[in-house]
Amino acid sequence: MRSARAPEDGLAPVDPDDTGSRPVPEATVARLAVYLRVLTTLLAEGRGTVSSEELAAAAGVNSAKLRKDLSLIGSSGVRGVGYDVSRLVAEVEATLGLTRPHAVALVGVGNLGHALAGYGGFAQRGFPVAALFDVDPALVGTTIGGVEVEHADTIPWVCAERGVTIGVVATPAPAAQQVCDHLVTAGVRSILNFAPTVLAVPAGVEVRKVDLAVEMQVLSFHVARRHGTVPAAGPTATPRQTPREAVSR
Ligand SMILES: NC(=O)c1ccc[n+]([C@@H]2O[C@H](COP(=O)([O-])OP(=O)(O)OC[C@H]3O[C@@H](n4cnc5c(N)ncnc54)[C@H](O)[C@@H]3O)[C@@H](O)[C@H]2O)c1
Repeated sequence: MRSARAPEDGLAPVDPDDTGSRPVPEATVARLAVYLRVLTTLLAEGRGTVSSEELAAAAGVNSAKLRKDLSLIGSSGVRGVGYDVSRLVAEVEATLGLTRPHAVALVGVGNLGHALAGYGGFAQRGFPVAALFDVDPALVGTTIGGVEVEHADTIPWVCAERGVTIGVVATPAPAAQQVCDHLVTAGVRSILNFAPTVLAVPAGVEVRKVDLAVEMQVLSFHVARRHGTVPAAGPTATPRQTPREAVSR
């Protein structure tokens, strides 16, 4: 087993099963998911084409970055016309591996897990919740969003039987590794971990950690930076001295 970590060069293969394909930077992958959300809305509204400027504005990026991201996946717009929305949706979906079905198993249906399990948006975007697990006898046998909560001991065969491809871990940290191991035994190769712990997984298994507190800390950093209360980052930055420090040195 090895510890989960991001690829050191920040690049992700276009298709995890196809190591020969051209790598796409992780940051681009994240933006592609945002472009897809906007494009899906445009498609539902019956739009045939979209300009790079409009798509970029709706996704919150600049249009040069958007054009570069899309050129990395081989998509190019027509000057004066823009991008064909349905073709671009298909190209982004293919890059994100969304052309094959994904079934999601969620483990730990407490406060967080219950909210996630009841959210219909995952199914709408191609990630139906196929299985729910917990160990609490008060929860096992109950139904959330039409899916019955089963005992976590059954993870290996239930997930294998339902073809689960993505596992979501929403248990307390001490239980997370064992839950992860059960998911891996069932053949799950993609794990989204909410528990505040680092999961060890074998090669070929991808773990993404979600930590809202980290996101808030990053926001806090940017706010502090805008207000000039933190020094500029970088090797040449010198810490600011308080008047007391300045005097005592
Ligand atoms: N990443 C984030 O931003 C974020 C935000 C909130 C909570 N969390 C984390 O998510 C996890 C869940 O938080 P919560 O508030 O829902 O906790 P909770 O206590 O309400 O729910 C945890 C659930 O996990 C179940 N559980 C315990 N051991 C289990 C096992 N071995 N197998 C299956 N289920 C098991 C419990 O019975 C309970 O229902 C915690 O680790 C918490 O720290 C992360």
